[in-house]
Amino acid sequence: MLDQYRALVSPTSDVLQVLAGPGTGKTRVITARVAYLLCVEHLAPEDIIVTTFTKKAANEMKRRLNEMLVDYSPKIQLNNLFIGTFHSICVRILRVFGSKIELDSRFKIADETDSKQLIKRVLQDKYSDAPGASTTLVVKVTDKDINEYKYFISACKSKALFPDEVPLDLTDKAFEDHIYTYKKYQHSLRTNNLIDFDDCLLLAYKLLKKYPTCLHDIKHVLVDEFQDTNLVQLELMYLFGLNSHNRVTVVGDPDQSIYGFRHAEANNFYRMENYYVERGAKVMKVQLDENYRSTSNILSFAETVIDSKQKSKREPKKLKSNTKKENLPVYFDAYVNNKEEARRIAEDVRTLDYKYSDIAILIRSAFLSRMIEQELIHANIPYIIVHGRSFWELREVKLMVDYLRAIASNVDWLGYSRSMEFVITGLGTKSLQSIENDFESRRGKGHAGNVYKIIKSIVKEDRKGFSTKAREGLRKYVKTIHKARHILKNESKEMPKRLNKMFDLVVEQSNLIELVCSKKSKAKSEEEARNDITENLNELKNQLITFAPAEQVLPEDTDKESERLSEESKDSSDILTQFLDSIYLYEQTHYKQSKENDNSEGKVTITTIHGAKGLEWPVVFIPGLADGIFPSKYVLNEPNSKKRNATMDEECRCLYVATTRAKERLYLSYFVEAESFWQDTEKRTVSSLIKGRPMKLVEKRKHSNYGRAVGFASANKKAADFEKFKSRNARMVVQAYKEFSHIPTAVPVVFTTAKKRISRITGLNPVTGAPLNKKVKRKRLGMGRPMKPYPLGK
Ligand SMILES: Nc1ncnc2c1ncn2[C@@H]1O[C@H](COP(=O)(O)OP(=O)(O)OP(=O)(O)O)[C@@H](O)[C@H]1O
Repeated sequence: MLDQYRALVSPTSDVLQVLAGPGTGKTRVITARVAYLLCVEHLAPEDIIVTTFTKKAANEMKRRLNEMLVDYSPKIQLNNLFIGTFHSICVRILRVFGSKIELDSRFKIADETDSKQLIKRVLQDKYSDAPGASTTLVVKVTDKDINEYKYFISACKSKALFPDEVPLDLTDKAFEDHIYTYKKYQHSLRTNNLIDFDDCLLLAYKLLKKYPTCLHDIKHVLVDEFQDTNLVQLELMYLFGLNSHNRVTVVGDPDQSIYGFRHAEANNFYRMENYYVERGAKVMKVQLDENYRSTSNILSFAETVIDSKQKSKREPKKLKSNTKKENLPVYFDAYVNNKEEARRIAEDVRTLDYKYSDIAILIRSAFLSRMIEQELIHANIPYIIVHGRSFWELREVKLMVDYLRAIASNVDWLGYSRSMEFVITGLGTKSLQSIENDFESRRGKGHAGNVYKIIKSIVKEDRKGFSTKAREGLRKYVKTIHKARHILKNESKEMPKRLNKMFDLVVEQSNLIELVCSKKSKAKSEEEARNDITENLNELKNQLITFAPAEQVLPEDTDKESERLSEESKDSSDILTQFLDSIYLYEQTHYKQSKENDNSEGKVTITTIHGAKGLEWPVVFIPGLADGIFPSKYVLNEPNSKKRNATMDEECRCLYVATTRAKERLYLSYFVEAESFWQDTEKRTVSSLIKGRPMKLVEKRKHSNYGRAVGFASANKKAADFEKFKSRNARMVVQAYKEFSHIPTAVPVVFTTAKKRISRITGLNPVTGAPLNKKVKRKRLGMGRPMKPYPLGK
């Protein structure tokens, strides 16, 4: 507590680094520090920049500040606080000052699909222009190529490097080729008036480096989750703080750095210290070592994992637990398969004396949720599942978003082309190409290409080269856009009503549900598919209608030209544009709820570990702790040992983050075989992240009513135990088979599994009793390809 207080009141003229472990109150300190700056140092809210890792964290901080300052007089306008993710803050800066670096303030943010489409185009042009390339054959660009170039470009941008600034190794031709692609990609973004996710930071960096006075009023900069900043974010932090004479506060924990795949650099703590010391600033460091969240058993387990498994150098931390809760052991279970694991978790959730909302299941990868969801539904337990971006990847959602982009802009060629291609029958590649050529040529003459006008003129002039069907489709398409815009402008109605009406109109006029339905997988019935699509579109509509636009204002700009531009850009900051920006800017998380009605018990949370950052629950389950899952097989199979070590360290930190979310009870588990994962018959071993020393700190649970759980005393004994389990299990299965064999079709799944198991153990055909032939035996023993379940009742 004393250390927290020291951090809170440390002189604001110094640079302050709060470097502390999980649950030590970093978020609490940074929030209180903002309140301190407002109430004691009397800074105005608009003089402070606060960066958080997610939009949710920004909202939570605002909520806590509101609570803290509720009785403070005179009332502080917290809406004016300049708070958000680095990306959202940079976009706001670019919208106002972007023209200084020749950026059209009406730019749109390119999403993943846009970026990939543009890179693909650049690569196609490059391959077909290459000497000796065929003039007739269309060059195939693979997803692997696109991803490789995309990764390279993103890596350069995260280091604040424009194409001309990437250090060129002349001996490496392949590298030159990457830089060339980067340059062309930037050009094509610009010609489409797009900036990609990384550009939000890179362009703001370019702007502020050249015109640092844009933020002349900023008097203090605070950065939360500093361990997950990359180099360009570090540079931005320096630039944000330039006019305030480096009044900067950062909080973070290097052990919780889990965004290396997005080029985050935990070393930024040291870089920042050197930077400020070189400039004569005083760097004040405060360590917090009292943990207010977890019991000491949980903390020792987490510390042992990271200390014994992480290869890179680290200062050992000794966190003291400050909770009065019973110090229960950390539990560990091993199961024969993921179904048993999920079933046991559901059983525990049901019987534990906690509200459902006190419980979280943290998974390393989203695919692990399927079995767990199934078992929770089976046990009638309400849950909420936090999906990352997967909702936004759904075909109907992407298409509707493309349509909304066309409504919001006249120049967004990618939004127009994708939505037209899908909804207009008879509009072939040639017709689309002709519209694009028109768009390109008009832009070439110095005007902004206007897709909307082009389509209107095609319809009006009955332009040749378009079939009657295509022209009719185009007519309907522009009419829908026109009507949708008209509805949005109707000021006599409230905005949510306008958005609702506009959304319904587009869905109806475009026939979107039927079109997507006709292209859905045949695995679902037509009715099921239609219901799913309707539900997803309703969810999107709900997100749009309830969207709250950012309220914070930019620090006042005295530059006359910028004032004028700011006025002009008001047009582009309408609600639809802001909503579309927000989809790409924030980790827009979509929450899927189970169908049950909510009650006072709340809902169990299922989330990925990355989605659990900064959160806490009394009870935490971490399933799937097996090699190949956590750590993933990509990490284990990485051939480059340096890269492998770095990614293994990141997996280790991931587990550290996951375990330290638990306040009172922590349950770890793994399974040997995966049921229902593709054709996966691999036998898994316990995760190397917990093998050895950390295992000594866990307690095996007794499974009196769970015959099928594998109770391993220690990781070393697991192989022998598994064999024992198999024969015990086989006996049970044989018994079950004998008892129920007269009703085979009633429970086909059980019997298919039973038959497989019996023949695996005995080497005999369970129906005829004859020895299995060599080929079948190999399959049963898991040596060949996985067997198909064979027909029952024979
Ligand atoms: N001084 C304090 N007294 C009582 N409880 C505290 C104190 N400081 C923090 N807490 C509580 O401890 C928990 C963790 O605090 P907080 O989320 O601020 O930690 P953190 O360091 O940001 O954690 P992490 O890095 O793991 O996200 C919260 O429930 C918070 O309310």
